[in-house]
Amino acid sequence: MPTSRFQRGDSVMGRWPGSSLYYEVKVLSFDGASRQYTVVYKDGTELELKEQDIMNISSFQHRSRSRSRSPGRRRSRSRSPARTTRRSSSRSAAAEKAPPSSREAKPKDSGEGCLSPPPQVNKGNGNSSKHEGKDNNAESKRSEADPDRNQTRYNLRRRKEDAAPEAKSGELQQKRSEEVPAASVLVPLDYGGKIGAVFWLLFLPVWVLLVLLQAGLKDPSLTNFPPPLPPLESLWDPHALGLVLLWILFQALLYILPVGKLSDGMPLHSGQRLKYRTNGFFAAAASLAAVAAAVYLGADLTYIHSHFLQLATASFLVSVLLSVFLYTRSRLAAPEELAAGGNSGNVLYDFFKGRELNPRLRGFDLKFFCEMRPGLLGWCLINVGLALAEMKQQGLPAPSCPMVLVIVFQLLYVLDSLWNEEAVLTTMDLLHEGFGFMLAFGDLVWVPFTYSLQAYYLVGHPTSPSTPLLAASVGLQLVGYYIFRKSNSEKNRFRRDPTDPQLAHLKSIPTATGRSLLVSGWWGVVRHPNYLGDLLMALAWSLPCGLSHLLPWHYLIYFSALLLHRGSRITSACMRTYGSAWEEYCRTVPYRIVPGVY
Ligand SMILES: NC(=O)c1ccc[n+]([C@@H]2O[C@H](COP(=O)([O-])OP(=O)(O)OC[C@H]3O[C@@H](n4cnc5c(N)ncnc54)[C@H](OP(=O)(O)O)[C@@H]3O)[C@@H](O)[C@H]2O)c1
Ligand SMILES: CC(C)CCC[C@@H](C)[C@H]1CC[C@H]2C3=C(CC[C@]12C)[C@@]1(C)CC[C@H](O)C(C)(C)[C@@H]1CC3
Repeated sequence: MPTSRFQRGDSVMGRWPGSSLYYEVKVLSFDGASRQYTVVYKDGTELELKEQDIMNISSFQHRSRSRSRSPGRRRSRSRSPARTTRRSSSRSAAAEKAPPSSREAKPKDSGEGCLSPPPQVNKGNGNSSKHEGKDNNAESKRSEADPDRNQTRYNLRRRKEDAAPEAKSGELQQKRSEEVPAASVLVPLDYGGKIGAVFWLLFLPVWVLLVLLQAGLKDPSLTNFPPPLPPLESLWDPHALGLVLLWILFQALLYILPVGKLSDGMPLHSGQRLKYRTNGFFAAAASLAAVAAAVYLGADLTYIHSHFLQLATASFLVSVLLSVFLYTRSRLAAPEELAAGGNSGNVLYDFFKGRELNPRLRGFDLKFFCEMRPGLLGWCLINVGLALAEMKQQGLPAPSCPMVLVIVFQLLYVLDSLWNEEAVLTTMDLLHEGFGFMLAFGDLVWVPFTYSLQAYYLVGHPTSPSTPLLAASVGLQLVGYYIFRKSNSEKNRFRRDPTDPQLAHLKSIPTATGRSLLVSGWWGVVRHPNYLGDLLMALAWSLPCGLSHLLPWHYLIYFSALLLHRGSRITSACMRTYGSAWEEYCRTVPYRIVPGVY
């Protein structure tokens, strides 16, 4: 190999085709004409790589630190991702259970085997496969018949002695769980970076205050924005804080009760699977009983309306204290416990975005609890209080028709989340997001106090929507809910058990991580079918409030922006993780949310 940078036998880092992940490989030969190296992975997989996909090991070593503190989180050298690529059929459970994506990895603390180099972050393209919207099951079957077929997609050659039979998949899975370290992918800063984080930290609380004050105006037209600010001390009410704390503690008590199912989370990059108590529906029923008992004993739920700002302020204080606690404890966490992108080194950015992936107090999962319980159930309780306030304020014998529609639709949404609580364990926040101010504030303040804006608006602004408008609202809610539930459940089921017979009709694309991507069914219509359903429901919640003001449309506007942003974050993250397989998915399913439009 006269003109090659590396010699036969050299240990180097080779980029996995189509991704930004680098694995340690040994050089076998160099072809000067094509300028390609033939390299071998530690597990014996041989692969031809372009010269530019080979890097010196020393460029990685400055980031190869590990200070694991628990054996379950230890790292060691990786095998090649081809371990799972061999599993050409997307129906392979073992492959599907392979360690989760590189997005859970952290910069600066990578293990030795699978890394992302400093200069090439997010350039996961390269060898994109030729597959374009073909029948993947057929493809998978052909691959099984001809083992080289799938491999040639990635230009793979496997040593005969290493071709472990599929029957060993359980053993293989176990080994992978123990041995594969997280990939270290440098995640670009999000939300406008460091300046953006400062902006959001200040803007979000102020925005909630302004919007709530605006909703309390007799005429909440845009021309009256911003509303006059009340004296700051009027926002503080220790009684309101006591009630907020009582509610959160009551929810925490319900969460820890040994009632209901213990569900498995998705495998962490250590291979470990956390357990989650998914007794959300029980918590909803117990909360209903407790609130009914309180009302029976004389509690006046219209207090929620008359002290809306004070309750929101108290929740805000709790969310700030919680965020400070989360940030402080994350400083003591092992690097393995941090979320990708949660360790930028900038205090404010990390405080905002959240550092630790799964902060737990003993078995109590703070992120899961906050996302699913006090805020969501608090939102329903607030809605009930607002419906009673509407009756009181407008002298009605029963809540108005728009109010009934809004609170029934939203109650259905929340109860559905709690009934299907396990499905939340395969969503982006649970899988990849650190728990910091953004989620703490989002869960405890933003969700209960801005998602109830339609009901809050209706208390002081009676509307009489036409029957067709109300009918459209009901139709949108039903269609939206159907799409939302079916698509979320389909993905959750597939991620949990890709061999599930109920999914046998679905096609999927295998990826180098071992997990596959659904490419038919709901996930073959658009790339975010669950967002489509969610957005239709959001529309249904605003329509009954009429078109006179923007306020009841606040949720739809914010939510559209949030989902567009989330969609693009998922795209970049999946591009980093799945590389050419994701590109293939995007080619096969070109539309993101609305078929034929976007
Ligand atoms: N009401 C609200 O305020 C609100 C706010 C945000 C979200 N939501 C709702 O929450 C739900 C979850 O949303 P999310 O943002 O977490 O997104 P999601 O679509 O549930 O999760 C995204 C993840 O799904 C996996 N995935 C993507 N495409 C796939 C495919 N074709 N086959 C298999 N797996 C695939 C990927 O993870 P892996 O490959 O790593 O498994 C991806 O990172 C949605 O219904 C959304 O509408 C509601
Ligand atoms: C502007 C910021 C404060 C944004 C904060 C974002 C959070 C409010 C959301 C991020 C993920 C969201 C989410 C739900 C609620 C809102 C978020 C926490 C969710 C619990 C709503 C019910 C759904 O059925 C769901 C369980 C799928 C959903 C999960 C994601």
